Amino acid sequence: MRAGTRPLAQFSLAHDGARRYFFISWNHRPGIRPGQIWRDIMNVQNPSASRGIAIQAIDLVKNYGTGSNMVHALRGVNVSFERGKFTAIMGPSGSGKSTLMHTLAGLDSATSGHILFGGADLTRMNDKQLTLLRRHKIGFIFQSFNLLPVFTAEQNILMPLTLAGDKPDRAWFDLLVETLGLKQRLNHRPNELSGGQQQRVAIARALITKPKLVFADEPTGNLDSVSSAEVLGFLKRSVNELGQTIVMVTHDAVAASYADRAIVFSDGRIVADEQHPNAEVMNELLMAERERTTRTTLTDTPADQMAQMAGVRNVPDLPITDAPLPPAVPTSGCEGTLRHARAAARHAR
Ligand SMILES: Nc1ncnc2c1ncn2[C@@H]1O[C@H](COP(=O)(O)OP(=O)(O)OP(=O)(O)O)[C@@H](O)[C@H]1O
Repeated sequence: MRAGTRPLAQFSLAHDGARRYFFISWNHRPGIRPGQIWRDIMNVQNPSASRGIAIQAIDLVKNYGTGSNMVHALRGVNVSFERGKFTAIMGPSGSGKSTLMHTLAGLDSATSGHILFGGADLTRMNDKQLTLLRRHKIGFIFQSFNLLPVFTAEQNILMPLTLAGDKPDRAWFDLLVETLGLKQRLNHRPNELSGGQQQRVAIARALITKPKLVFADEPTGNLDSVSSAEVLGFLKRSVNELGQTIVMVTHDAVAASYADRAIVFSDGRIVADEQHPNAEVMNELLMAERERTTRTTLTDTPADQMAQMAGVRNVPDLPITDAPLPPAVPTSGCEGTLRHARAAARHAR
């Protein structure tokens, strides 16, 4: 057949007993981007397979420490993440976002509750089962990329398969590399790549095993706005065109606006759940939550601690309590700071 008469694409069907796969082999023509064939090559061909729940947390509790030092990182969280959706998790620092993600991924154990994934309860799995699950079914993308410096981009991408002793699916590898724009960078080591390129390598590494679920922990935290947009665009495409399920922790409302849904955490609980989030709404929700958290912290803080926070010197010697200040307060050298402390204590009430 002459090159000019080759069909644009050739179709084939295969099945592995459990699922049917539909392939398109693409005959390259100038002007047609390889990204256009993503959805055609993806394994999720049965539309019902892309629906349903990917992972679900039921009454999930995670405490760190014991006694008076105990931190309640997750206070009975109930949440499910839909298959084929991109979900962002936001919330003030220390609200429990990373704990939720690490517990869902089996990286950290739950204090109580259940995590249902693929028909199994993760909280009942032993270490070996959890390792296998993370190796084959869950992908991770980290803020700091976590690439191995002595290996090339290609070796880093293939690392999960190398560790598992599995052979790479070369067609899938080529497609990822092509679509993520890494073809010319495969022999470079991480220190020879830009931040955006390193994160794209990390995304390819997370997707190479075709995991059912990908967790991304602030994947754009170390990137400039242009590289961030590029990386978020790829994540969105992997959801829309590959049927991937992504759960991403982010502090950035613009990053969250790429997601189909955003949940807001505060003090170990979900306080908002937005479909089709936009940056403005998410910023407002976060501001309100930060303000509420600050107010709660201040209100719960005794006046003497407030005085300390306000910078009063020699606090133990000063009669600063929740009660009104007595008239005979030593004033020399600390009048200004005492006024400051009094105002802070009033504010706390
Ligand atoms: N290993 C640990 N030991 C003790 N406390 C911990 C541990 N890991 C997390 N915490 C505490 O649990 C709470 C939730 O932490 P987590 O890291 O989940 O918050 P986060 O919302 O992800 O915060 P950030 O946005 O700052 O990363 C915090 O009070 C934190 O100090």
